[in-house]
Amino acid sequence: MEPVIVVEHLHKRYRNVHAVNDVSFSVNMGEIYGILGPNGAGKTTTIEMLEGLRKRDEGTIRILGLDPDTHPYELRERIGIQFQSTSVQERMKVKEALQLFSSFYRNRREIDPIVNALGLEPYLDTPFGQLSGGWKQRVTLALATIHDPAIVFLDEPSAGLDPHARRELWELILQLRKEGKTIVLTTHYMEEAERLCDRVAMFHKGRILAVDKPQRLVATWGKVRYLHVESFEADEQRLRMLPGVSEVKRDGHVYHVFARDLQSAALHLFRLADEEGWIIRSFRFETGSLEDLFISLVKEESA
Ligand SMILES: Nc1ncnc2c1ncn2[C@@H]1O[C@H](COP(=O)(O)OP(=O)(O)OP(=O)(O)O)[C@@H](O)[C@H]1O
Repeated sequence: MEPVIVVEHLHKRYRNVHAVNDVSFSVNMGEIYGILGPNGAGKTTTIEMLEGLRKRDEGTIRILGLDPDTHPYELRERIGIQFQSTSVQERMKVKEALQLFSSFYRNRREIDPIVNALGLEPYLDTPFGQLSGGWKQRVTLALATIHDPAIVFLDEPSAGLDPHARRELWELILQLRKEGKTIVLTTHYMEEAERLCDRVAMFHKGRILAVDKPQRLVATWGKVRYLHVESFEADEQRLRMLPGVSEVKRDGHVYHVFARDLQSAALHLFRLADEEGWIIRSFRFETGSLEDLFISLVKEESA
């Protein structure tokens, strides 16, 4: 696959903070690439260097083959940046904001298709400041994509949104990918990364700990592995005594059975349930979430 973003040995220091420390990665055309990490990990600094908004100290960046520091004007036409909602004037009507932003670009498009795609029609005459958080995010997404850019950068796109608005925003981001755009987003919501991203780079203290597809990261690095078992009849002590079981956690009639060899533990568990007449109401193999993995990677790095 063709990379549209290539970053090599990127560094950025602020006084005594090494905010971005030897970061290298590439993003392929048409993918949703997540930059994931806790507060202060260096996500915003990295994305803003890619956007050409901050100067790097060292390293190379190529966006569609161009260096954002030396070709800012060419790149401005081809990338879209979702700015924080505070960057739009409160009293400006949605239609006015769309018209204004559209006038910044050579590739001026009609605003109607984007209004339809994002369902903004009922709010065109509403002042930006009167919109809810979810609608403000829709408008800033429209402003970022009004010139039909090839690459869209989203910094914490769903911060502060309620779960419903967040899910709606995810659908819109997936729609952008369907249209063939490449999307780079920062997030500290693991669920967002799992649902949206084709690949994620896990940032911690200015470095990348791992890069891969979310599911593959969990499968390769995940340490949290247990059987999820739901049964009214099951007995915690008997579960603990099954061969190979290292730990059992109980929450009501739900048990998490930890074992190195989950398949063998499952076999013993079903035999025991059959002998004892326990009814298993639900059962699944749990290999942990991206969040579990992230916590364990951070612990490992600190150690
Ligand atoms: N302009 C600046 N001057 C000094 N230090 C800065 C500046 N911007 C960021 N930093 C520091 O650099 C480090 C990385 O910050 P950055 O904002 O890139 O992280 P982040 O992962 O985006 O975190 P958040 O999710 O909190 O925005 C932090 O320690 C931060 O305090």
